[in-house]
Order: sequence, then structure tokens, then C-alpha cells
Amino acid sequence: MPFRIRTLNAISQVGLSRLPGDKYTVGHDVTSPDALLVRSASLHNQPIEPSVLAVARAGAGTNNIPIAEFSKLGVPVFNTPGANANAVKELVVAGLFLAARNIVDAAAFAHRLEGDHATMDKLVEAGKKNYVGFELPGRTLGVIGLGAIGVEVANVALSLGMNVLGYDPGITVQHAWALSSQVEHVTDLDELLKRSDIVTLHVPLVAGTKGLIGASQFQAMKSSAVLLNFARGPIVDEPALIEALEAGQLRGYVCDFPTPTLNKRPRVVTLPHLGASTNEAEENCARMAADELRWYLEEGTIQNSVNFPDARLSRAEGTSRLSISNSNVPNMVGQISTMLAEARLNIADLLNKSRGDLAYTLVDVEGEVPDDLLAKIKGIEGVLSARLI
Ligand SMILES: NC(=O)C1=CN([C@@H]2O[C@H](COP(=O)(O)OP(=O)(O)OC[C@H]3O[C@@H](n4cnc5c(N)ncnc54)[C@H](O)[C@@H]3O)[C@@H](O)[C@H]2O)C=CC1
Ligand SMILES: O=C(O)CCC(=O)C(=O)O
Repeated sequence: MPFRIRTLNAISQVGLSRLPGDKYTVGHDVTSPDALLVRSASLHNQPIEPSVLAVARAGAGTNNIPIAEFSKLGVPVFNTPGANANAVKELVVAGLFLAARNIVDAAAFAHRLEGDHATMDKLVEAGKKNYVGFELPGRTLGVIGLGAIGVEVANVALSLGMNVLGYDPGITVQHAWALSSQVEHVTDLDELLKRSDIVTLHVPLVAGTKGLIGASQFQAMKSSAVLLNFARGPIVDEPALIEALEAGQLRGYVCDFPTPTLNKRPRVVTLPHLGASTNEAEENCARMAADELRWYLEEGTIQNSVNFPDARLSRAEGTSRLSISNSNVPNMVGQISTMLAEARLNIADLLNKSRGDLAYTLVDVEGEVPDDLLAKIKGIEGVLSARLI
């Protein structure tokens, strides 16, 4: 029977075409889905259907997904690291110029001009002094979060002649290698805020980053500084932001997340969550997300999950494969292999990986695994989900 995949946003056809029609039924209205394929649609406060085996986020941020709830059910949640990083970097670069050259207000002024050529020329010459900006070389950019996007932003800012400070207590080895050695690594957030002319945010929205930039951070910043937020709205405390703007503690705010309070405010530019909206990024994300689902559903392989460990086991020939999610507690593999031995089933190969409180086990078994044995394995205390592939 084909796997059933429900899409919750418009997902690029390039990705969907990797889920062939003979093996997959895909669409917005698919019932009892085996997997959900989502972009920014929120899955919070929605019942989780028992049929769901996996969730893929075609994008980076997973704050729209109740990961802890899926973890409890043994359901891996995937994302597509780096797949839209270039698109976001390019919009952030645009954001630097929007802020430095007052482009949005200046364009609005030009748009409002009326009259003949001579009149307009006069108005242009009289008005343009209101939009005088600054140049980027020699200015300092503070990058908070040096992951896929932050690294790209930091590196490109160097090529624009900026001095770059980077702050990320959890930077990965892979991203540290990709970061130019000319980026100054700062270990104190306040120091970055004090020294930067422009600060740009590239951290995920999680409990620890909600309101990361609030009243005391605005106080630490230069009053001439600009804040760019292409990460998530709530990372900046909105009342504190408004206060800082009104008190002249912040020159401007450029973000990808309009809100009723921010819209139409002077010195605030809001874009409609456009960071990843390029054909290239949409295709990259969709392709990667579709592949992650396909590998998991067809082989039990886990790659780029945000809650489960990576796991891949080449399939031993002529075997039945058990894919088991369980709590990371002692004797899970022992209990599973004892049950198989009692059923006189031989294990051809086995993989057990853990991540935090969760573990994942793949067992290739010689011969058929009967339904009642699968039910017995599901019944082991600590087994969160189990299926035969
Ligand atoms: N505007 C848009 O359309 C898009 C927005 N995003 C947002 O950007 C975020 C980052 O994306 P990626 O760079 O791809 O993710 P990533 O996972 O590669 O990098 C995030 C980095 O933030 C760091 N970090 C976490 N907490 C931190 C803290 N308190 N202080 C400093 N660093 C911290 C992590 O160690 C990690 O290196 C996403 O989670 C998403 O919310 C991502 C793509 C598109
Ligand atoms: O899918 C989108 O357009 C949003 C992308 C995004 O915010 C992300 O990848 O975190």
C-alpha cells in the first residue's frame, strides 16, 4: 500500500516529484497520513493522528512543531539544515543596505512625488537630505548565532569591508570550519552588543532564546545601532524594542516578521517572512525533506532529525526489518533480542543509537516477524513505537 503524506503548505514540485506515485499518495487532504510535510504551518494545539510515523519541516526552524509531543510518541521530526541558508543570507545583505541607506522610506518618499519633471527634480533635491545613510566598510556587524545562516552572513559581511564579531556558545565544529578566521569570536553577548553598529540574529526560537534581545540588551547597544531579525519575531522582546526605538536607544529595526504593533512604525522595516522564499531554497528544502521522509519510511534510516539520532544500516538480504523508537534506558535491546530468540528468530544485523532521552533501534531479522511478536515488542515498557519495514 502506498505511503500517505499530508502536505501542510505549498511544497515545491521538485521535492514532491521525489515521492513517486506508485509508492506515495501526497496532498493537502490526505487522511490518516504516515507522514506530515510542512513549512511554517503550526502543528501546535492540534491533535496528533496515531497514523503519523514522521514529520518533515522543509526549512530550518522547527518552532512550529511540538517536538516534545512527537518525541513521546517515538516520531522523528526532520528539518533541512542549510538548505535555505543562501536565500536568507542574501535577504540579510539586502537588510544591511535597507538599513544603512534608508531605502524603504526613501523609496516611499519618491513614490509619493507628484508634478512635472522640473517640480519633481526640485522636490528630490530638497527631500533627499532626509535619507542620508552610511556606508558599510569599517562598520562592525555583530552576528548572534553562527549556524548555517550566521556563518554565511558573517563571511559575506567581511567581503563588504565590515568588521565582524560572532557569538555562538554552541557553534559546531563543521560551522567553525566554515567561518572565516577574520571573524572575531566573542564569548560575551554584551560585548558584541556594545561594539556593533549592526546586530543580526540567527538563532532558533526556543525557550532559551525567546526575548534574547530585551531591555538590558538594548541598553548595551549603541544608540546609533540597527537590529536585523531574520530569525524569528519573539527572539526580540517587542515592548522593549518599541521603548528603545521611542527613546532613541536604537536607530532602526529590520525584520522578516510583521506584527500589528510594528507595522507602519517609523524606522522599522518589516518583510513578509521572505527569507527562504526563492525558487532555489524552496526546491532545496523540499528535495531534502522528501528524501528524509522517503529514507525513513522505506528503510528506517534517520538523517537530519531534530529529536532522534542519525541512524543508517545497510539492509541484510532476505530479512524483515524492525524499526523501533524507545526510551534511552538500559536493557531495551536485551528485551527485544530475547523476544526474537524466544520466537526462534535469528538477528542478521542490529543498530542501536541514542540521543538524549531517546534511542532508536533497527533490527534485521532472518525470516518473517509475526504480528503478535510485533505487538509484544510494542508492549515492552519504554518502547515508544515499532513497525516492520
Ligand atoms: N526568515 C526566514 O525565512 C528564515 C528564518 N530562519 C531562522 O533562522 C534560524 C537559524 O537558522 P540556521 O542558521 O539554518 O540554523 P542552525 O541550526 O544552523 O544555526 C543556529 C545556531 O544558533 C546557535 N544558537 C542557539 N542558541 C543561541 C544563543 N542563545 N546564542 C547564540 N547562538 C545560539 C546554535 O548553536 C547554532 O549554531 C532558524 O532556526 C529559523 O528560526 C531560517 C531559515 C529561513
Ligand atoms: O518556509 C518558509 O518560507 C520559511 C522558512 C523558515 O522560516 C525556516 O526555514 O526556518
